[in-house]
Amino acid sequence: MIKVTQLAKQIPGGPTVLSDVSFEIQRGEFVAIKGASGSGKSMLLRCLALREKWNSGTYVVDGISIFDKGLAGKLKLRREMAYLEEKPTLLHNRTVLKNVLIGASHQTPLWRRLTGRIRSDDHMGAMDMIEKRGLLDKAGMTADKLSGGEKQRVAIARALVHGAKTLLIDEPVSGLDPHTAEQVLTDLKGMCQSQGVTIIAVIHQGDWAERYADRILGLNSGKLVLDIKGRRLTEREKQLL
Ligand SMILES: Nc1ncnc2c1ncn2[C@@H]1O[C@H](COP(=O)(O)OP(=O)(O)OP(=O)(O)O)[C@@H](O)[C@H]1O
Repeated sequence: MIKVTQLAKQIPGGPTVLSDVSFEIQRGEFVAIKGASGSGKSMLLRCLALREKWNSGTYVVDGISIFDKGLAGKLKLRREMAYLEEKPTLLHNRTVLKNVLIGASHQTPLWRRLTGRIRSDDHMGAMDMIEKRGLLDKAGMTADKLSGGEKQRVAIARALVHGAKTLLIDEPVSGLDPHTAEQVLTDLKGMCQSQGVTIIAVIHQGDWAERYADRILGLNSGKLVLDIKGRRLTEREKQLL
């Protein structure tokens, strides 16, 4: 479904941060990217999310090369492959529900957006997504009162309401307490298994990737040094990263 071949990225006038990166990812897989600080994890995610241009290599999604997609195709792809930064951008003085509904606005006629009248389908869809993220009791709360993990989950709900089929998430559990991290990862894994959502997440710290991911991609100095099933890494594999 996602096929990357020999991807290379050089910062203009600067270092090469990704080189010869090749892998394939199937729909519904939960893939974790591991690697030391500066190894190129975020850059790879940003390239996959079409937030960064790369210098060479091919990138094919559902059998179609990114280069063969027109502007409309690329915009659709950016909606279907949602990029979630480490600290999600939410409207702090708006409720959880409103923040999630923003994701549905591309399907909402302009007059409804201007008058603020929400379609009952959109409302129910958003509430359903909020409930699935375990945030039903917070739906009416403003985003500034949420914890880091709750904000992540609102951003995930918003992306799914927006029609995302793939989530590209930078550090979904960094800074979370173990209990919340487990909740977030269990939720993500459930999405892959029950809804076929594909997840590619930078998860470097601890053994979260080993415990939750179907696959682990490992980067070292911009090179792919590991591509294995999700399992406990051997000492030799740890040393590669
Ligand atoms: N705009 C830029 N200009 C110069 N160097 C950059 C730029 N963006 C990224 N880099 C460099 O590219 C390398 C990879 O960066 P990236 O953010 O992908 O690392 P990372 O593996 O995500 O690190 P961390 O775990 O610390 O977030 C780093 O050495 C970084 O300094």
